[in-house]
Parts: sequence; C-alpha cells; structure tokens
Amino acid sequence: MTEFEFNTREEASVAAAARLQAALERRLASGAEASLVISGGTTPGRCLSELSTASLDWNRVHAVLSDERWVATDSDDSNEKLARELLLRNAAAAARLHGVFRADMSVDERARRLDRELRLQPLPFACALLGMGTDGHFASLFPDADNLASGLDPDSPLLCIPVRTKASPHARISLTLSALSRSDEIVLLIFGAEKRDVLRAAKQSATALPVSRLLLQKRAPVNIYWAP
Ligand SMILES: O=C1O[C@H](COP(=O)(O)O)[C@@H](O)[C@H](O)[C@H]1O
Repeated sequence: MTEFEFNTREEASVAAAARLQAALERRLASGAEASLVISGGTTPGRCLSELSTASLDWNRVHAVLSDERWVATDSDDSNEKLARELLLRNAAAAARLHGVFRADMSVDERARRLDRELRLQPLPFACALLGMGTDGHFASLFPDADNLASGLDPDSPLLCIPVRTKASPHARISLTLSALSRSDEIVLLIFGAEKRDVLRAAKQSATALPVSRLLLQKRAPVNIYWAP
C-alpha cells in the first residue's frame, strides 16, 4: 500500500487522474483494449472530469462502474449518469461505458447477467478508481450487506453481487473484491479528516470494516490519494 497526501482536493484529483491515465497507457501499449473501473458518489467528480481531457486512444477504452444504485440512468443518484456527464466527454467521449441498470430486469437477474458480461471485458482492469464511505464501505460493499462475505472473499468466483443495505434507499449492484482486485492497481481517493480516521483504524487492526479487506488483499497494489 502506498499513500499520497495532498493539500487540496483539486491536487489529489488531478494527481489521481494522471495515475489512471498512466495505467491505461501501459495497458494500451501492450494490448488492443484496456478497461478502467470508476466509482460513483461525491468524491470522484473532479478526477473524472480531469481524466476526460487526457490524451489517450479512448476508443480502445472500456469504463466499468464499481457499483450502481438501482435507479434509472437519468436519476441524480445514478453512478452511470455521473460517469456520462463527467468522464464520457471531451477526448473520453469515445470510450465505451458498460452500464449496470436495466429497467426490464430485476436487480438479481441483472447481477447474474452482468457477471457474465464482465468476463468479456478486457481483464485485468488497468486500474480501479475507488472511494470509501465513512462506514468503511467501498464500491457498494456495505458493512450490513447480508451477502458481504461473498463480496469480500478475494477468491470468490463472483465478479458482482446484488446488495441491499440499510444505508441506502436503493438496491445496488457491486463489483466484488475478487473482481476489483483483478486490476493492475487500485487508486483509493479519499477526502476529509473523518475518512482518514476510518482508514487509519482499518490499517491498524484487521477491523470489521470492509475497506480493511481491500487493504489486506495482495493481488492489486492499493494507492491511497488523500486530501483534507
Ligand atoms: O455509495 C457510494 O459510496 C462510495 C463513497 O461515496 P462518497 O460520496 O463518500 O465519495 C462510492 O465510492 C460508491 O461508488 C458509491 O456508489
């Protein structure tokens, strides 16, 4: 695990975007296509908009959501909407975004199908951009999810799972730790003192926080980008 501290969120976001760009460049130099995992929520906006201007062969890039809320893609709660508005523009308009929500399917059926679709993406992912909640969740792997064990099993055969949590009014679908760790590297972008303290607790002891398991897994190096 490597940690980088910045004075401002702007600096952290721009530096994280540069790291994602470099990871994509490495994959594109050695293969026909590359894929990138992007998180939703409030944290990654500036990083995604910065990345959208990167000079890359974007038509060879696939973007995959780390997780999605079970809402229509025009909802303000939709991670797909965020990705389309902030990443899929400028130079990155040529990238392909693999959406999660389908109005004609149940969340469980969609999770089963998405699992099959993810296996057709270029793997391993060049990079996974993740965030973390103050409850220690990443992607949508919330502490109270009833199927959390399979979500956090680094050797799970499942690439994604449906998630129901009291923390959210929406059902969700989340990539599993097993899927996310199939990345050349992970960037964990975190803002604020409260989240830094949660992360410290997760590092100091093998707490029950989901993010502890992300830090403990050995497959993908984790780079923490933090700003106050
Ligand atoms: O619900 C979610 O939460 C996490 C953290 O979100 P943030 O707003 O605290 O940055 C996010 O990484 C995840 O993608 C999102 O769906």
